[in-house]
Amino acid sequence: MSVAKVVVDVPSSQINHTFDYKIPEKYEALLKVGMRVTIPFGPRKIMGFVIEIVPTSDVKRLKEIEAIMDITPVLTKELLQLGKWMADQTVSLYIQAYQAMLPRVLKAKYKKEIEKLTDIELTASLKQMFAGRDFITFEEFEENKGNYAELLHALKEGYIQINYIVESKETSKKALFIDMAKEQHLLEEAFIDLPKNAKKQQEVLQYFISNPTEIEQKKLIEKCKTTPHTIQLLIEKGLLKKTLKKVYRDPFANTNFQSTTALQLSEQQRKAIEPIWKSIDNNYNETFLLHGVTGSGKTEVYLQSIEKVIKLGKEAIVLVPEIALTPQMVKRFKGRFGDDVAVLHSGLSPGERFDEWTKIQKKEVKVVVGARSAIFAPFEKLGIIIIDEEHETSYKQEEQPRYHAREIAKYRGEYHQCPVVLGSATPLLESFARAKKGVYTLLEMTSRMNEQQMPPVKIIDMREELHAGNRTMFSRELVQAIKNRIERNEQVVLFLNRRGHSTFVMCRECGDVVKCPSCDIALTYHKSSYQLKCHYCDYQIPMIQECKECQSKQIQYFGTGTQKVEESLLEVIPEAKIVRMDVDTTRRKGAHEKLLTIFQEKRANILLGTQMIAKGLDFEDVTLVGVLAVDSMLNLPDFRASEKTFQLLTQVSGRAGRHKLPGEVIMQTYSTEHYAVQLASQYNYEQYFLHEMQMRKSFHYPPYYYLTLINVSHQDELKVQEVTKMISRLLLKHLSGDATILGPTPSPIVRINNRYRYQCMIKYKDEPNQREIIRKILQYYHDDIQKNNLMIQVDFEPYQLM
Ligand SMILES: Nc1ncnc2c1ncn2[C@@H]1O[C@H](COP(=O)(O)OP(=O)(O)OP(=O)(O)O)[C@@H](O)[C@H]1O
Ligand SMILES: [Zn+2]
Ligand SMILES: [Zn+2]
Repeated sequence: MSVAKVVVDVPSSQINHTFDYKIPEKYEALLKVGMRVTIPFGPRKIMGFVIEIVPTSDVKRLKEIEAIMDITPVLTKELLQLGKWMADQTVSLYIQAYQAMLPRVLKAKYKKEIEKLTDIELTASLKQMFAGRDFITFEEFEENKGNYAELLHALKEGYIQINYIVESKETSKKALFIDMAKEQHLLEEAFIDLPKNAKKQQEVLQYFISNPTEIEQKKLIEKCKTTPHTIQLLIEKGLLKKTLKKVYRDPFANTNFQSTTALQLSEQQRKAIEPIWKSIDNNYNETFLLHGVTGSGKTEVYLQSIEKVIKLGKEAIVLVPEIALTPQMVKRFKGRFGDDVAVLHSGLSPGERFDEWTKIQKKEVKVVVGARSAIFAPFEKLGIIIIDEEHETSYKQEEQPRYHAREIAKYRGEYHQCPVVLGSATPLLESFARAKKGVYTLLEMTSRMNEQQMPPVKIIDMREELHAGNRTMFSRELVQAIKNRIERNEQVVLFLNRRGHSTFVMCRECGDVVKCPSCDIALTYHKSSYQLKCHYCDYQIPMIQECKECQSKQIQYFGTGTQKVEESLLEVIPEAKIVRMDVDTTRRKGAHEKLLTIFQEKRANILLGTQMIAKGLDFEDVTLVGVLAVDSMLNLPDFRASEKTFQLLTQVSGRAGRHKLPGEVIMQTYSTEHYAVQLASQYNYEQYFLHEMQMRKSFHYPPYYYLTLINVSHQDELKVQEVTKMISRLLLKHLSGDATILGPTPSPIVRINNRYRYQCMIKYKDEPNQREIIRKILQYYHDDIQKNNLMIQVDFEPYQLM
């Protein structure tokens, strides 16, 4: 007898362990760890992951596994082990951890199909099963009582393969296709018979005469600059016909990836890459921090590191922030490694994602380029893991399991004994501190590839603009600079911070922002109670009427959308052609790419956008970058506000003057003297690092202290307050005396979807028992969570403090 230990798909902390199931004899040879099975659980049949196979069980009356869902494991041994570790680290359930590692469609229904790859070697019974066909469904195999051992053998030998067919709604899109209804020479005859003035119909017909194949109606309209009406007329004449067909979308189908070869490395690139090569060659796990200014050629270092890995027969994972995963970025990898590259990002439909994932699982590719979850790519011979823009907060998952891709990368790097490369022009403070301490190996690239200076930055004081009578959001200098660029046929990038969820108040006369005396965090304006509140501790004061520094009554709260900026800009510069990129204009699939193409082809001279345009873009004629309101980043209620501002300013500035033309940057702010603004304008990362570390030290923030954020929510505000208070009390009682508990306090967004939100935060240096205590607290509230809609979220080392 064999017994499978199974993690079952029940989201409850009381079920968070494995259950034993007997493996039916027919599955004995086939079932492997890492496969999913269906099992009876209480009255239901549910899904589970097989974690371990053992000879016996202590359980008296074992139930049997009902069916297997996979024929090849979906999780490798490494990933099974990693999932367990990840669940423990993030205080999540095992089932959540495993599901987070797999493409979403694997949760949905799909069909398994067996494909015959050769005729000769198959056993008689398998041959009979196929009965001359190339494909049979797995169900058919099961129904006809196929022999699993034979199947497995054929699979191992490569005589057959298993295909997973996903038919979710999202994957199948229908499109109208137009084709000829008659033979070519008949169309030619019809062409002559068309009335002389039917020019449009002639054009369409002419198209088919020279291209006698079916074409999507949309494309036909584009190609012939025609209308559906014209096509309809030809259909009515019986010359053309239309059909509705299913198409699978490939986001890069129309992109031609020109192949590239390795560039001659510059001196500084060579210096940076050699230690990485050494670590690859020696099979040695080491974490590198590649600190290279924007445009210094980090990507080429990545590419040539990967090249080495591939030569050794190994595989590579490259993580890129979601918003930087543009066709431009993909092109650089596909251009170098062609079909060896799989791309994983949320812009793909679930079906496409699954296809890319399958390529990795089947080892048909050697490189995966993707956003956060690509870190779980089921490679088994990893040779390098690269995280580009390592400071980006999107590498942290903001739902259970709240993992950070960097930590997963380190785990896998150690497992495979391969290097992990973290790259950035503005490394996260924690990372640079680790590099300074020698935990990471620091690699530096300090100059740009084009040997140009970084573009000079001018800081414009918006208080002076106001005093000079300019009440618009554009300084006179910026307007002039934009006009110059338009005249010279050069291009401009205008950056506006994504509108924060909360609003801070600022004096427009002197720029003073009201802050919490003990947290150094901007207070948030609460409209309903007319108060200013600190979202770390519970400090609060009534909304101010006048500035305490200069007594001015010009008090404003901040937050302007990009659409409003676009309108105002057109009032000031009517000749501007603006491409606006924000959440609204890029919601539709492919919109992102389309807008960038417009800008690329110089059909617009200004690219106006939010965070989305700060990264990775590389346009030859961009010579001016303008940052509209530095202050809205600087004053988010987040202890990282200054760091994030510095990073963003550096990133955006890096978009100018990347090629031959020199660039210039203009930053508008009310806080001209703030160190993040000043030092970003000088591109002085090192100095910024030292200054910020001082601040963190005095206010007890990371990396000197760690944080854990606990967020409680429920429809009943009283209940939320009571639970949060209780949790704070329990933590205080059980944690060591060195830990501080901040709160309870309302969260920055107090109510979402009619649920009230309160939080408390642990600040600590070393609390080895923390996770255990928190697990117990969650256990204590188990019934409330299961039956009463209470939510308790725990975030270790949080990045989002909203
Ligand atoms: N060895 C090289 N020889 C010639 N050109 C190079 C070399 N390395 C990089 N480049 C070119 O220099 C430019 C900047 O490089 P790249 O975009 O890789 O920099 P980066 O450090 O990744 O920048 P960012 O952080 O701003 O994205 C690119 O156009 C790239 O093709
Ligand atoms: Zn003032
Ligand atoms: Zn405070």
